[in-house]
Amino acid sequence: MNDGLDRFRAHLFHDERLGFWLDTSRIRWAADFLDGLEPRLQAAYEAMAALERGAVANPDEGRMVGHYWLRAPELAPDPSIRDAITTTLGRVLTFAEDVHAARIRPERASRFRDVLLIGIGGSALGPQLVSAALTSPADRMRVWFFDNTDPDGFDRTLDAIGDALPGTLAVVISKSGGTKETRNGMLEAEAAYARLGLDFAKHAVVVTGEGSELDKHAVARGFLDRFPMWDWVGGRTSELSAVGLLPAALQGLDVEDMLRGARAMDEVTRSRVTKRNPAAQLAAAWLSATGGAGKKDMVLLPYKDRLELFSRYAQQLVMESLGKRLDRHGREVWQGISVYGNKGSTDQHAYVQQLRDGVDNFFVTFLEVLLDRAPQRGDLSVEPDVTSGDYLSGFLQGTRRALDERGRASITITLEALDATSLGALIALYERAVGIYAELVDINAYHQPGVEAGKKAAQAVIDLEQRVLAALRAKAGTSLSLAEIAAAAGSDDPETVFWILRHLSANPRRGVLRVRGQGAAAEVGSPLDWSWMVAAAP
Ligand SMILES: O=P(O)(O)OC[C@H]1O[C@](O)(CO)[C@@H](O)[C@@H]1O
Repeated sequence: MNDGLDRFRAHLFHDERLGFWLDTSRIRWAADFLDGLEPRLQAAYEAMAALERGAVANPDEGRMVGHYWLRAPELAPDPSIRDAITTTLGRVLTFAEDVHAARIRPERASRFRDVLLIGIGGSALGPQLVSAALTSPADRMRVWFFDNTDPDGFDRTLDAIGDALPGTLAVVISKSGGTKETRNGMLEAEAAYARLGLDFAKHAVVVTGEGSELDKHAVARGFLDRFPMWDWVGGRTSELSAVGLLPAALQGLDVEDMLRGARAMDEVTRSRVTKRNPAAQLAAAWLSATGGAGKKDMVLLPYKDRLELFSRYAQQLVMESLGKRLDRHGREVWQGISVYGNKGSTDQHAYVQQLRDGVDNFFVTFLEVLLDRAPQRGDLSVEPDVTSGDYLSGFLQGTRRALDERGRASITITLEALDATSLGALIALYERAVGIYAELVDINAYHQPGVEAGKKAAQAVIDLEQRVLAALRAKAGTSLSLAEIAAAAGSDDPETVFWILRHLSANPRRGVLRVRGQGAAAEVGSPLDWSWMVAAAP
């Protein structure tokens, strides 16, 4: 028992000003692990300092990595960057005030009451996390999301917005300005406004890189406003740029508090004294738990409904940053840490069974918020002198203990309260822990070469579909084999042609073409042997 207490004491970090605790006592550190790691940690601190001074920390893309400057512009290496950060923050705040005060108004409705954010990945996950975590009855606007290219998803969101669309401000966010899912979302939104006889441009702003395709579109169409995204901010670390600040300010959240929280966490996590640096301790705990080679998954369990999206947010931050084939010397390392999770205690009734009794391929991070609910809501007793919040805390502690008894590692992060300041601090903590971890395993955390392969392959499918459609149109009214269609489309990839045909047959091009595969697999051996009827669609 005392052993446990000593361990707890030795590995419990607390910062009073941040209202923040980090407990790594249940990570099952080897006795000399941290001492042995210290030289590498010192090198990581130096690398992080160089990065903050403006080193090109993302050499593959020739970019600086400046998300820390967003909350401390005075650290930016260049006056023009400092100025861009402060000017943009001012513009974001003024724009939100003008929208709230109906000085900026929609075409027909009396004022904007809703926001439709169109973005994906780093251009949506942070805003989604923040919006859900900090929403309250005091919100100035409701925020909706298009974060995919799922037509049914668009329809579902538009149905939910319903009659409020004329008073909805579309915020289109894409750093590159060329992401297809986001482009499609924007076109779908444009069409929805047009169906009501409204001009999308009078209801839209963009956050994007200057001169991007999206930026040019916004200029050409005369959007209400444009906010910048800079090449020195990565998508997954862009929550505290206009990407996250604009939607949050429109919702009515205190974005300056968010920046203050992140800034305060940065100050603490710049420490080169490992015992006083929670981001370093977190990174070291990940290294200890995963063997520095992704051998265990990171299960994120916030015991707070408002933080339910934290695992999705951290999933991109951790996996897109750390999931790398090559290290910085070009050696094959296949790095990464898998991240999943939802929320406690809900997950206790789902997969926690396996965490305790099944395969030991994970470490848990519990996230706890001490303040159960807003004090003005009272504290109902569900049993004599026992509240729902006591149960929430009890379940967290119980699961932590039950896992520990089985030798399963866990970390616990405790926030005194969940508000804009502590959420900003939490985001900053994870950003720096990822940066330090990447230094420890010697990879570039700031590029994402892997996602390009999927994007290129998707574009190749779209291009092939065009050729398939042209071939089908030329043969309307006939029945063709897969091989014939592939040959007519000039493709030596019948498998992809089959996927295209199967999708087309479920979604006929109205008034143009109907494609139907025929023949039961039992008769012809395989659906790949179907004949495809090509007919003009009704
Ligand atoms: O903001 P953008 O350029 O639309 O990119 C969205 C997301 O796509 C990615 O580039 C990956 O494909 C992410 O890194 C990024 O957050």
